Amino acid sequence: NAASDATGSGTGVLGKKLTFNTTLNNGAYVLVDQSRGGGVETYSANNGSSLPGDLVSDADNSFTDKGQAAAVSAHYNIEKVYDYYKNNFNRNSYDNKGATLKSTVHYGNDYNNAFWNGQQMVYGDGDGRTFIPLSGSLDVTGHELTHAVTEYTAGLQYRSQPGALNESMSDVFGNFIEGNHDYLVGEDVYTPNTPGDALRSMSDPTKYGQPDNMSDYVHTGQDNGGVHTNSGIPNKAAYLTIESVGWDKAQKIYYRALTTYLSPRSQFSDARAALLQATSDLYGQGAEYNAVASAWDQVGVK
Ligand SMILES: CC(C)[C@H](Cc1cn(Cc2ccc(C(=O)O)cc2)nn1)C(=O)N[C@@H](CCCCN)C(=O)O
Ligand SMILES: [Zn+2]
Repeated sequence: NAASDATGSGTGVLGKKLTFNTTLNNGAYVLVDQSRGGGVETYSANNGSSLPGDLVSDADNSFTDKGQAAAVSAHYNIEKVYDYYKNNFNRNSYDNKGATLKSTVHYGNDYNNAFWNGQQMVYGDGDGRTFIPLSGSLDVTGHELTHAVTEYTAGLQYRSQPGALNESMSDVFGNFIEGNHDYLVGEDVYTPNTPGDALRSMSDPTKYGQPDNMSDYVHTGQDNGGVHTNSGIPNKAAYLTIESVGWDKAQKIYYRALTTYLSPRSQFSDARAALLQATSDLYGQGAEYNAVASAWDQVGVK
């Protein structure tokens, strides 16, 4: 906790007044939270594509300009994502060694996406029709940071079945972090003129064109072997598991499987085994164990 820690406030993407940690630096307040691990730092690419861009700053520590909303949401949401992993699993950032959490907003022009580039999180502003600034969604920021956690733990390769598991872990923990049990991905920032829709649904993947059973696995060369499509299968299994064993036990089972049993080339069947092993470790081979087995049976993965 550096001495220069300050408490800033501002307006987020969804119009909420948020407070967060800032740092006084050369007479201006910057979006640097030195209280969490190696820090949470939020930058702007100023609609360019060079990263990380410039630290977002404000003279009076009140980040209320419209142009600051994406940064305010990113900074605030990543503080919450850091706290989720620290408070629930005592994990200190994605590497468990206090790596600095860097986010860049205002990436590109009307950029309808968000991603983890191996070093940092990057958020587009959206075009205002398909997306509003994507850092406004806690499940999206949780999704992106979980890619980093996966990289430093299971290391699931980003293609075919391991890649779909990688994607699913990001959707699953994005939902745990958001905590509203809607099993949706990106709903807060997707199509502002169409309430209630989302990019993906874990409870009904088929609603947005994803398979929810191994019998419908999509073999394609697109998107690294359909990682954002075939993630519907493990996502559905996660939904069924959470509904059976409950939110708290499911979180512990998934975290233990991700950090202890999954590995770079794990296939869906290996994920079933990893989750069963994690369940057995934590809760024995009773109701929870049978629920996990049943979930994967229902999506056609033995
Ligand atoms: C997290 C989530 C909100 C985000 C959503 C997303 C956005 N897009 C592009 C996109 C653009 C337009 C539409 C449309 O309906 O018109 C839909 C999707 N595809 N996926 C997403 O899933 N991003 C990928 C980005 C991957 C980049 C390649 N590594 C990821 O983090 O896995
Ligand atoms: Zn992803």
